[in-house]
Amino acid sequence: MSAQIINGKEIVSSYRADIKQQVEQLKQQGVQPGLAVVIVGDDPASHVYVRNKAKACEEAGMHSEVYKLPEQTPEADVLDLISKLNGDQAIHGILVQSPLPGHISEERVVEAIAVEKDVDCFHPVNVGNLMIGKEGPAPCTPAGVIEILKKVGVEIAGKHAVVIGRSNIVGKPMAILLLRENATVTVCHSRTKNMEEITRQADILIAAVGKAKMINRSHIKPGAVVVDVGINRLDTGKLAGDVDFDDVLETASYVTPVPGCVGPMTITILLRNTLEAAQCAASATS
Ligand SMILES: NC(=O)C1=CN([C@@H]2O[C@H](COP(=O)(O)OP(=O)(O)OC[C@H]3O[C@@H](n4cnc5c(N)ncnc54)[C@H](OP(=O)(O)O)[C@@H]3O)[C@@H](O)[C@H]2O)C=CC1
Ligand SMILES: Nc1nc(=O)c2c([nH]1)NC[C@@H]1CN(c3ccc(C(=O)N[C@@H](CCC(=O)O)C(=O)O)cc3)C=[N+]21
Repeated sequence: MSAQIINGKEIVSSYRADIKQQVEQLKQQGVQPGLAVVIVGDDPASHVYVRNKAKACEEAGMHSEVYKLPEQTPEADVLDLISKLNGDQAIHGILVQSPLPGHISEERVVEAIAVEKDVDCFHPVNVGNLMIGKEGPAPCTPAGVIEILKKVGVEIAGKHAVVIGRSNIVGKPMAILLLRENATVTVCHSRTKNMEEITRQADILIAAVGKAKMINRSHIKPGAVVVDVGINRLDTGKLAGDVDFDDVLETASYVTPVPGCVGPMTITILLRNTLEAAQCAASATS
């Protein structure tokens, strides 16, 4: 058996075409969705992601603003900028790229973002709503993974899904969304013992660890669906996921490539969240 490689480009382009059409409709009502991305410091990888986000916005017909602040920017200045963006009617979504420099509190920054403009779903109110199943923005990467599974036709309900990683940005919200889809969910992390024994029970395995090619055929059962969230830059300059792609090809039933699947889908959900925030703002004023 050879795994089917999930065609992220195809999935992403059909979603983005749909988003673009909805943006066009909203513009006809006089509202152009707008996203502000704030980046502090000069981490080269973060700059690539921010550029990709701004480009995707423009391609979808949205307005985008990027605020590049120097590494030494005081926290108070970042908070002032957020406060200004909170009050700016042209902006419906605000994303502050993480990580932030050590002298700035991620918590204070995230809590300063207006709940209705939090397109990352990082604000505690939105995280709480997610937890209890109330409506709200979707966490971009985990929601992108669910969309990919659905698009490919992978059944989630009743399946054993194993998530490796428990960060607030990927692992934890991923587990919640899988639970919402009625999977039986196990979360592994750096203190998990005998991890292979657990991952080998997975019908659906989601790797979000941040360790290049750590997951190989010994971690998966034949026929498992393997989703690779990891984005790791190798010394050669190339990107690699957390999954040893070539090694699992013969064992998995489906596998997502890195680059070209979860990353671009993350940005697609960000666009969708920004569009929905703009639709909400438009219906509140009409
Ligand atoms: N495609 C996309 O859009 C995105 C991709 N990413 C990528 O996903 C990966 C994970 O990101 P993120 O969640 O932010 O990373 P974090 O570093 O915040 O979290 C990593 C998680 O992996 C766990 N872990 C570390 N080592 C092991 C191990 N040996 N065995 C089992 N678990 C382990 C950690 O456990 P513990 O909690 O015990 O420390 C932690 O929960 C990265 O490669 C990142 O670049 C991230 C965001 C978006
Ligand atoms: N507030 C905040 N929200 C985030 O959503 C957020 C963040 N901070 N900090 C960093 C992580 C990482 N992340 C990625 C998004 C897209 C790609 C992406 O498009 N990747 C391309 C390749 C890009 C490249 O060439 O480097 C791909 O996988 O095909 C990658 C990573 C969002 N994050």
